[in-house]
Amino acid sequence: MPRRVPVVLVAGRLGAGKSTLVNHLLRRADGVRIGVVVNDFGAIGIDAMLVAGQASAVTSLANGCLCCTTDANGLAGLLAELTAPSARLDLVVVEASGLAEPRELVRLLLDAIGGEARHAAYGGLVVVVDAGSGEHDGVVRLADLVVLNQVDRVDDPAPLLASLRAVAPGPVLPVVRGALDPALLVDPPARRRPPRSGQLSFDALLREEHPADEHAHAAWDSVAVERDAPLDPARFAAFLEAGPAGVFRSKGVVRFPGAAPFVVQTVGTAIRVRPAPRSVDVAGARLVFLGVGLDAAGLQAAVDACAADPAAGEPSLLPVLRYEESERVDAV
Ligand SMILES: Nc1nc2c(ncn2[C@@H]2O[C@H](COP(=O)(O)OP(=O)(O)OP(=O)(O)O)[C@@H](O)[C@H]2O)c(=O)[nH]1
Repeated sequence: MPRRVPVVLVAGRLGAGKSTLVNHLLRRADGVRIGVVVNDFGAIGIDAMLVAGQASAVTSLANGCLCCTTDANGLAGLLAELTAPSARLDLVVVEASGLAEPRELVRLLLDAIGGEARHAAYGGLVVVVDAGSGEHDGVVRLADLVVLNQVDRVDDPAPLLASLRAVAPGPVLPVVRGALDPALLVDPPARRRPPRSGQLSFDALLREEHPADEHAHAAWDSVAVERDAPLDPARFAAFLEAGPAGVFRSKGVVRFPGAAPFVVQTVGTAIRVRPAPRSVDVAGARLVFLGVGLDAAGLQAAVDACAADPAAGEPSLLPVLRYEESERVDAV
């Protein structure tokens, strides 16, 4: 099965708390092997990093994570190295400060994924906002996830939260000291292992509802949706493209009339589809949505509304197949 490593971009104004958030991810890695790309090690303040060996361009940390420095020119090559199977990382986090503007950074990442970093996947643009500043800028309109940090510095974060939620296309998560749970960004390895039968079961997907970082998890939700009849490809693609409210990422298995099941994964409005392994079967859809303030009944109703019309024959798969990822990573 193709194995792609999500690359998450972390952006935000000076002092918003990007390095604090990255440090938190490293401290709470809990078996998730994270590769961090920064401009210089100083910015990340290697406190939690338990550095093994001498700092160089790539520093191995005692918890299996890696810390690397580069500039924008070296980013694609470094991402190719970090996401290669030999690096055995689960997640790569790029801290934007000084590397490039967020929009430019997203473009660099997508170019790298389409080019030399063939094992990388788009993991989302996370924009950190300092609640203490009382303001935000246009970058939040690009964010797949807004982390409203430093909420301890304000009496009432509600007005800023409301104004962010009005403009941000994805969820907004209020936190203190960058306390973002890595499980929101990537599946924890222990729970990602296939069950003994070797099948990707719905139970396996659901087990991810209970990540280790329970405190941080209190801030976000996972919602499972099931449907026992096939979906219409055009309706389902339109549902994913619209970006269901509050959802940061989703994954699951879906069947369309007359076709074998597909595995579907989304981050923001970035959609990836591939044929499901032969061992996986589903009558309709089994999906898990991860995000903030999710409406479980609303998500179930929205998936139900994607039902295929049995009288309409076999619909074209094109609306879904245009998101099919290449299989070239299978070769490794
Ligand atoms: N009170 C409070 N302080 C915080 C919080 N998060 C970060 N800080 C402090 O805010 C300052 C800036 O945090 P950083 O993580 O360095 O911010 P940054 O976005 O990486 O900054 P640059 O790299 O300079 O752009 C540091 O002194 C942090 O200790 C928080 O939630 N609450």
